[in-house]
Amino acid sequence: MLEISDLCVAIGPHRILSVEKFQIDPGQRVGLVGESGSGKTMMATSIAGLLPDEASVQGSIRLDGSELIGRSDRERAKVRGSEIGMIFQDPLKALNPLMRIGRQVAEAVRIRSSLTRREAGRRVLELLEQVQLPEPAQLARRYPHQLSGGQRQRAMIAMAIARNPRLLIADEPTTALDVTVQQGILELLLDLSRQHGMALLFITHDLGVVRAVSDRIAVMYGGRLVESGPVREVIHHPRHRYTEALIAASPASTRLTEASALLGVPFQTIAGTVPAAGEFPSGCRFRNRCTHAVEACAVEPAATEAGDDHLYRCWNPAIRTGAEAHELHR
Ligand SMILES: Nc1ncnc2c1ncn2[C@@H]1O[C@H](COP(=O)(O)OP(=O)(O)OP(=O)(O)O)[C@@H](O)[C@H]1O
Repeated sequence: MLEISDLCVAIGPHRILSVEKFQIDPGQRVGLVGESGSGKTMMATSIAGLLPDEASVQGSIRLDGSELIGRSDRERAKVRGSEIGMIFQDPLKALNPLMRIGRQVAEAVRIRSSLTRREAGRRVLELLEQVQLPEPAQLARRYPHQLSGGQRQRAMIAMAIARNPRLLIADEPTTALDVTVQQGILELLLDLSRQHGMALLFITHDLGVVRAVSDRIAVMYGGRLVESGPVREVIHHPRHRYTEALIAASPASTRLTEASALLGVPFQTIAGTVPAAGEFPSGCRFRNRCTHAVEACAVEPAATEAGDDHLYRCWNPAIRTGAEAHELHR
């Protein structure tokens, strides 16, 4: 669906992005990772046609075979509304603080559409419901500052999917949110992608997030796309030293996500009293599947004290990779 070849973006004399080959198939979810300044946002804005005016671009970005490079701003905006949606890290910056949420979503709905005001109003409520915002009719009348961070991001997602794009680019959409809210947004994006066959380009620093939402990983380093491939393949056989370092540095929660993907069971978040180290938590749904892990059960986050009342996650600290988890559970 999206095919990039020999893309080169420069600002003044500085080449800031160089991508030999990259593609996204219909409905595919790709996680784009890389350290700060590695060019992830430049890659996203190149695809969305939102590069700064001073940028010079060479190469090719094709959407369904049709070339996007060289098209006018107006034509790119058209593609952006209907074929490619985009959400950003900070929804407060992207939303108009003086306009009610419903009106902002309605604007996204009505761009180049023949819907009447009433039809657009119905579609707004439908979208707010689709992104699982509570009491859509009331929420539509609120201003952005009257919503929580997670609700604002959901409103942004509603705007981005208003015209059923085939590709949604999410540039660190959960970085500014706390962990429990992050989880909800990730689940929503996954659901929307699955339900509508919408491809997802998900930009993040967090390998755990990539593993949770993506089929493929693409790794950026120093403005270059250094490797890409199916999640498992890249994690188990990284070819670039930066990818290796990224995997080694990923926290236990990331390994947990990988292990659960391999085992075909989600890691479990349990509400209750955190057990002492070595104790198997009561109420674990996977108890019978984790006999080997019982001895070494630990909890996350590590800061949580045994005996505390918390949300916690089970994990065996002896397991360092998904392959080890698989071996242990066989
Ligand atoms: N408008 C601009 N003018 C000049 N250079 C820019 C501009 N925007 C970005 N850059 C440079 O391009 C490079 C890539 O930036 P980019 O924002 O794509 O990185 P990133 O991987 O998204 O980083 P982060 O994770 O911190 O958001 C950086 O070296 C940055 O300084």
